[in-house]
Amino acid sequence: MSQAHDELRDLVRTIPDFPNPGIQFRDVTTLLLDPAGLRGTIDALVASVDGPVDLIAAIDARGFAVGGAMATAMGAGLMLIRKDGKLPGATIAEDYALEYGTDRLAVHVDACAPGARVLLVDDLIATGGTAMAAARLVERAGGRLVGARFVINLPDLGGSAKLREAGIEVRSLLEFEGD
Ligand SMILES: O=P(O)(O)OC[C@H]1O[C@H](OP(=O)(O)OP(=O)(O)O)[C@H](O)[C@@H]1O
Ligand SMILES: Nc1ncnc2[nH]cnc12
Repeated sequence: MSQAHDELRDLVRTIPDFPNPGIQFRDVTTLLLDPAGLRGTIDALVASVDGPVDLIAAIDARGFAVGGAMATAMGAGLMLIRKDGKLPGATIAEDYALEYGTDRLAVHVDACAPGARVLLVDDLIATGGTAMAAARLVERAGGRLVGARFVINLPDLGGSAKLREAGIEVRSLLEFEGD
């Protein structure tokens, strides 16, 4: 791996036993705090996208920071996939399980023009429960999912493999094994 890659990886802080015992929490906030780290992360993720994208679908909450910056850099729009109960208009929702609990995501029913090319973005993929629920919402809203991008992948938790099995093109910048 390149020095730049190792420098980005070193900016992610690991906090053991958060939010539950046994979880190694990979904290992206320390990477976002670093100006060169933030710029390097967004530039590398944008460079990993090949085809045209109309909308970035960013996942509440840490995904908003990464997805918003990518959308601006790519000249795409930004679709906010929110935790349920936060959006003011008519919504569709999906329940899901993640590494440390369960939750419900929602999106406005009219968030997306039919057939719009949508790239899913989040800070991290672990079990993939969150990303699979978000992918279902994009498709139910009428979008065409063209791929998914994550800053951090925890491959041992199987989420990236699950997305690939579902036919989604997945790339991530940094991997942490042994979780
Ligand atoms: O692949 P999974 O096992 O589903 O886990 C990944 C999700 O977990 C984290 O979000 P969290 O729900 O903690 O919300 P937050 O961004 O609001 O902190 C992370 O930002 C991903 O969205
Ligand atoms: N280990 C982990 N670290 C940070 N965010 C997460 N979301 C799910 N699992 C996580």
